[in-house]
Amino acid sequence: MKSVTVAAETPYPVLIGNGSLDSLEKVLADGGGAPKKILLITDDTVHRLYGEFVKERLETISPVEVFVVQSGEAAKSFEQYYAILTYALEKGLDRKSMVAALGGGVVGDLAGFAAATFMRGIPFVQIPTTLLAHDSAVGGKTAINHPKGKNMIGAFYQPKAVFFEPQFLASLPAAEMRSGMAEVIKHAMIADASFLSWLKKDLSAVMNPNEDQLVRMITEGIKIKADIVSQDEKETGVRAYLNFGHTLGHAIEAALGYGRITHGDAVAAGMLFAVWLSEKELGADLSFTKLKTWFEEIGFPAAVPEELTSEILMNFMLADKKTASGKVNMVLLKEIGTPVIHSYLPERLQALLEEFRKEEIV
Ligand SMILES: NC(=O)c1ccc[n+]([C@@H]2O[C@H](COP(=O)([O-])OP(=O)(O)OC[C@H]3O[C@@H](n4cnc5c(N)ncnc54)[C@H](O)[C@@H]3O)[C@@H](O)[C@H]2O)c1
Ligand SMILES: O=C(O)C(=O)C[C@@H](O)[C@H](O)[C@H](O)COP(=O)(O)O
Ligand SMILES: [Zn+2]
Repeated sequence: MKSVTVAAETPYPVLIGNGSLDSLEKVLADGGGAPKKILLITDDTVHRLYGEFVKERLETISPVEVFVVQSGEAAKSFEQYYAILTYALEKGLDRKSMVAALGGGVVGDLAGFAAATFMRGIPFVQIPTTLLAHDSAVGGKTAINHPKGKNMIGAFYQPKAVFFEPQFLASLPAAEMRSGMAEVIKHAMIADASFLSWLKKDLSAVMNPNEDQLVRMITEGIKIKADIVSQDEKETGVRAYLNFGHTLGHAIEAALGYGRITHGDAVAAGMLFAVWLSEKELGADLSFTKLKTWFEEIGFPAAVPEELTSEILMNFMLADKKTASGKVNMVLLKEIGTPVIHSYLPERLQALLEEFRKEEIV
């Protein structure tokens, strides 16, 4: 079993390994005892696969109520959020109760936001089931989407603990594995050149990792994220680096309609744009062309979706949470492991996006 501590205002453990859930009772005892009731929130796919297994474990601690959302990004909505709160009230959850999020980033973000706001905040734990959730389950960003932008309604609200069972990833479809790989690559690119070299060394490890390789990716990624969150829990500074690739990525997701592209595929396109900008604007040497070829081999979409105009994308980028004083703040790289923030007037960024997209199709 591996363990990483997130040194947030109230520190908490991230346990990685099959059987991590067996520590639930001890972790809860250390944090003040068993809850009166547990609300297990999951999606229909994960419920079918692992719902009973996890419910049985939780029931050894406290009575469990289950709320199942439809799988997919559309569940990060005000309607689902409200339905969870109604259900929690109907089932008699109170301040001594706890939420358990079982699923990928969608369930984690939604359940976390419900926990953050139910009776002004009740404890929650994350039980991630996607590779991507090595990122989303850690760090306490919880949110739902708005048609005008990704994660626009939310709260910083840390879980009490994260229990990562790599065995759950065995059933993950290839496209979802690839989506999570984008965040693994993001963590390597912003913080650790040797981790990135290891990822690049063996395409089969990235395309079809075995359990040891997966545990290494998850653990390294979580260590990088935990270190950054520990320095800047509420994103007043360095935490913004975790947004590498997201300014354009989120714009693509929102402009296409939530769920039309995976988060990771959209972020991969955003990272390529950020790397291209880093070379052009900062003179960084990041081997853009080789990186693009590697991304294509992995299966990330080769280009920004053609049907979206740069103007539409620019309008969504302008709504990004990092925007300040009318300037869009992009995370660029001086070199691998050295992110910086670079500010753009919208007209200039739109022109650069146009140029990038023209080069993409040559
Ligand atoms: N809070 C954060 O810091 C943070 C970080 C990164 C991403 N996110 C958010 O996370 C979301 C994306 O998360 P995701 O990629 O996990 O998507 P997801 O939660 O939608 O899961 C992807 C798909 O895989 C299915 N699935 C989940 N686990 C499975 C398993 N073990 N076996 C088979 N199928 C399984 C789900 O039902 C779903 O259809 C986005 O909304 C993104 O904005 C948040
Ligand atoms: O934890 C963070 O900080 C991140 O930026 C991680 C991202 O991978 C994640 O997608 C996050 O939800 C984006 O945050 P947002 O503030 O841009 O909505
Ligand atoms: Zn992300």
